[in-house]
Amino acid sequence: MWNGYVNNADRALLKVIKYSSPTSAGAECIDPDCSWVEQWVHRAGPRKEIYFEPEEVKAAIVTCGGLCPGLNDVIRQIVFTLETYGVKNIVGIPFGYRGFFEKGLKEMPLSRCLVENINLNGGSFLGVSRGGAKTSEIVDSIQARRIDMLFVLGGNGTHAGANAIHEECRKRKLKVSVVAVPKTIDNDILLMDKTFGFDTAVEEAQRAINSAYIEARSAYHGIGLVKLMGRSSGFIAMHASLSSGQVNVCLIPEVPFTLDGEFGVLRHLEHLLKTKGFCVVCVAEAAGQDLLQKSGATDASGNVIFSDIGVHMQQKIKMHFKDIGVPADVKYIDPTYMVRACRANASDAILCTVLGQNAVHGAFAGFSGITSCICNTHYVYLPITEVIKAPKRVNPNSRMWHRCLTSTGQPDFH
Ligand SMILES: Nc1ncnc2c1ncn2[C@@H]1O[C@H](COP(=O)(O)OP(=O)(O)OP(=O)(O)O)[C@@H](O)[C@H]1O
Ligand SMILES: O=P(O)(O)OC[C@H]1O[C@](O)(CO)[C@@H](O)[C@@H]1O
Ligand SMILES: [Mg+2]
Repeated sequence: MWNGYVNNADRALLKVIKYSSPTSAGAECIDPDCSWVEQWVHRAGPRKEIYFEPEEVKAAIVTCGGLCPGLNDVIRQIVFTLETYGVKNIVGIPFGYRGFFEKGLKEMPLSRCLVENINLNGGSFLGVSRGGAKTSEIVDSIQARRIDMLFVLGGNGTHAGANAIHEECRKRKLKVSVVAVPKTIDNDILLMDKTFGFDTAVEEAQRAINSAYIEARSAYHGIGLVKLMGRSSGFIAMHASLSSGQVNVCLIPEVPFTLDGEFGVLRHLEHLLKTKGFCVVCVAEAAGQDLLQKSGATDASGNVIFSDIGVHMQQKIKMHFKDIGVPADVKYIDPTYMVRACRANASDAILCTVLGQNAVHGAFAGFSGITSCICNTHYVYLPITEVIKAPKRVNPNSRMWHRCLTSTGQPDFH
């Protein structure tokens, strides 16, 4: 009876831990009594019955937001899978949502032959952009181009855009399937195990930490300082600190800290120089923003541009040790774009392959307004509306953050 297809009624369980009490580490309770409510989500994969006639389909792919390792892997797998279904008309929309309305930007015909090797490089074969998304204009363009399936690769902003496009298509009664694939090195999208690109970013970030460690270790009273990305969450900083094992202080936006005073970071650095002779600090870009003057600036998508905590800390550390008359050799590393522009590592490449293939299966199954992701190690489709409710952040009560604290040995900084 086995036929290899996923049944439309197949489900994966969304929450797999039953917390006995709201005081359990990382507890997320569905109600104040922490009672167990099962929640099931659609399993991803190919269906026996498909909603579109492949020969008649025009499919488009667009990549939005910042760069992320694995974008090319996903584009490539979407094209491969579409061709396997028999789709002949596949196009890439250049430079994010901008490609839908900016005059002079032409859609790019895509084929297996053209995208065969794009995974060997980082970046996006189609180009990316921020800002400028006008839903009605984008849907006008989708209508004019007669697109039936739109695959949108991006982070939370892109997902909000994809959902708006999906809603507008429904309003106009267009039979367009809008399927997203969550991309972001920040890993800040709700409900999923991880977004593609995150693993690779952590691996690259670890190299920067290792360099900081070597510099600090080799200097007299060396202090290595590394600033890592993460718009509103400290996942990269926490995971890179954990994986490297070379970080003595990890600072993330979810956990406030002070620099000065008896319990401040600077006093702890003094202690580390005294006891170890050197130390390594890893700070997430959104950490400690309350210590800085707000830049007030936003990027083209309306995202807040942070004040530079890395440069601020570098200056504060130098000044502090000068003031107390203790020599300190501060080496600051900001590997920002090096972390994002690299090619996907092996684990991300596999994740991208599965998510890209499942995105196409989801569109053929007739879904729209969904995202293709991994949840509790199972591949599923989630409604976009559920994953964009808020950015995912590190839970300071989670076991993972406490593991990080155990590993660094840092105290509370207040
Ligand atoms: N609420 C929204 N509704 C419609 N479109 C949006 C919304 N938020 C962002 N967008 C559009 O989505 C695109 C990408 O958004 P953004 O620059 O925030 O990146 P992102 O998808 O969050 O990825 P990254 O992780 O790189 O920040 C932009 O073109 C932006 O205009
Ligand atoms: O490409 P830009 O606009 O410099 O974006 C930087 C932001 O993009 C990300 O890399 C991904 O959201 C963030 O970590 C960072 O704050
Ligand atoms: Mg974003």
